[in-house]
Amino acid sequence: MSGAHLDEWQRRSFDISSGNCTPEQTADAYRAHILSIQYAWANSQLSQASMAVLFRTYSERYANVMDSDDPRTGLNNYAESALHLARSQRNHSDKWVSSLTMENVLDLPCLQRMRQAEGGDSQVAGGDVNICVGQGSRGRLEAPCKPLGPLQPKTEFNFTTNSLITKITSTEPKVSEVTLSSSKPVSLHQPVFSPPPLGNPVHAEGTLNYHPPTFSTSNRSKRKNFYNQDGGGQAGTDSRAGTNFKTAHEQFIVDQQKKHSTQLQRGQSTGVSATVKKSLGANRPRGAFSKFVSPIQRQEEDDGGKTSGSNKEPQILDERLKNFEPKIIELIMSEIMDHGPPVVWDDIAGLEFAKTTIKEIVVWPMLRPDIFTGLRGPPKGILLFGPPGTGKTLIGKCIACQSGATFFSISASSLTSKWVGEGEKMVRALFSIARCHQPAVIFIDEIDSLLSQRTDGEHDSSRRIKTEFLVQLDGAATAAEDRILVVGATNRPQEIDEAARRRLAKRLYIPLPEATARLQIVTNLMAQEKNQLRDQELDSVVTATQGFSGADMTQLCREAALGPIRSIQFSDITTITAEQVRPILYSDFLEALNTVRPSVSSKDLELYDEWNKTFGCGR
Ligand SMILES: Nc1ncnc2c1ncn2[C@@H]1O[C@H](COP(=O)(O)OP(=O)(O)OP(=O)(O)O)[C@@H](O)[C@H]1O
Ligand SMILES: [Mg+2]
Repeated sequence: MSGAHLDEWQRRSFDISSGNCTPEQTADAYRAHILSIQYAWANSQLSQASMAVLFRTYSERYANVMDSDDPRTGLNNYAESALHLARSQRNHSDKWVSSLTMENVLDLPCLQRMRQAEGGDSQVAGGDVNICVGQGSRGRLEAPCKPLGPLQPKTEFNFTTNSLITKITSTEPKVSEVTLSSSKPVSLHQPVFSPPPLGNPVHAEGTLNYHPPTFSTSNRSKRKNFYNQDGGGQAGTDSRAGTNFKTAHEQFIVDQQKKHSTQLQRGQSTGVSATVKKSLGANRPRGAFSKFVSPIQRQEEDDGGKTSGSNKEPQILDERLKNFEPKIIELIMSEIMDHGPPVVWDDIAGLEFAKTTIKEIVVWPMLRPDIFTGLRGPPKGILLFGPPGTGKTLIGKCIACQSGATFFSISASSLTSKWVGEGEKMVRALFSIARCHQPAVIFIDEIDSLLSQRTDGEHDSSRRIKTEFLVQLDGAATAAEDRILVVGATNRPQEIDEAARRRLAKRLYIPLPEATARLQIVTNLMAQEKNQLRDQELDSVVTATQGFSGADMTQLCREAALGPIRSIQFSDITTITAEQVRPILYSDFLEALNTVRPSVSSKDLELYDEWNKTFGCGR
């Protein structure tokens, strides 16, 4: 060893042997000796053998100091302190002793402030509180109570390991919740909610309930409170008697039972069927347990509605419709029944014979069914045939408005379906509904497409529809008491099946408008517009429109009406007022006549005339 090291070594050895050193100083000196020996050996100042002897010697001496229990010579009290700390650590086998005492709690500044705010007392006297401090593990600890007297106001303490929840009920049912933590600042939440009875085994006024630290009882209490608010009367029946806690499943069952009983009560008081409303599914209850509600009203509901006398339309409830699918009935009711703009007889120019005949057949029998009986009974089918645009559909609309009958306006496309068998059902349903709506008019426009002559090559489904239609027409014709009129319109009368032709007994030719009719059409239309047409000019227009149909006349007037607009400069079109537009002149008609041509050829007219002479009922 070097000289300096040797000196130091000797000094320490002297200190140790002097007997004046404390055990801590002795231990430190021996530790320094050991380090010096290791250092000298590392620097080759000591041999291996010498180092080993010296290291063992001083290590033993150091150990003697460290391990000795004698406080004058040893340091084993360090271990005692360490063991003491270790013993203070809780584990599952230890009994837990809370370091929280009642005094600690009551001395907390926040509690004092709260007490002051509630009652004006700055201190809670020890004798003012009943404290039950439990001594148990894993569960509510109820315990030898230390009577401290009644609290003003009532106080309930719920303690957990990490938090202390204090609920103070004042004379108003208000609860303050204080959460206290040993490591965190105290927080005060106030107010929370009125405390319902928690159902704890011991729940006296001013009772300190100690909850073990391993589960959160505050959440559980709140959950109980939630169910208590609902009245929760089921608690007494289960194993948790005394508490109102329910699992989510139990609560669901209770809710379902309540809902069911409410519906039953409603049904008993008002009649379930009476409250059934037609719904397209938008209002049906949702959810996994709600029954599917078809958007189409079911037949049972229809029947139920009928017996209960609801204000639904009676035709739906008719016994005769019970064999039809509701969707077909709904389709016919909603899509086929016509509600067009009103048309009066005067809107139809000319056609006096046709109008008079239709009034005889349709309107009067509808008004006086008692007179039109027996032989005077009206025909059950009318066929309006003639060139296109002569007013056949217009007559149908007029019948709808003027007859007072229920008007069904259908087209062939309404009765055909891609589903096999649906078309016949539609036809049957149509006539059944019409029977329920008497007096009724079924207007079939373009009837030739529905009742064209049957051929060998045609599709089975269209053939079945025709057959069904003929059967229904026959039934309508033979049932004297039924007031159903079928009105067909076509511009291809020669294509109609002969059986259908026979059933449409009154076949009325609707010809091209004569001069007077054309004049009436122009006059009617020009009356609605600003014009300066003199009578001679009108006559000239009528003469120039020989062979025009009613539709052609309407088109001519439209073109003439655009004349004043076309005369306006393009730059003025955005600024000009309606009053500044000039009136319609004769020149506009002359201009229009250059572009509008008759749509019916004379050859076609010959065919109509011929067919009329053969099958028509006109004069
Ligand atoms: N006699 C008429 N009186 C007044 N306007 C008529 C007359 N005939 C036709 N019109 C006019 O022509 C338009 C077409 O008439 P409508 O649809 O009734 O003809 P249609 O005979 O049914 O033709 P289609 O055979 O092509 O179906 C009507 O909206 C109306 O403006
Ligand atoms: Mg038509």
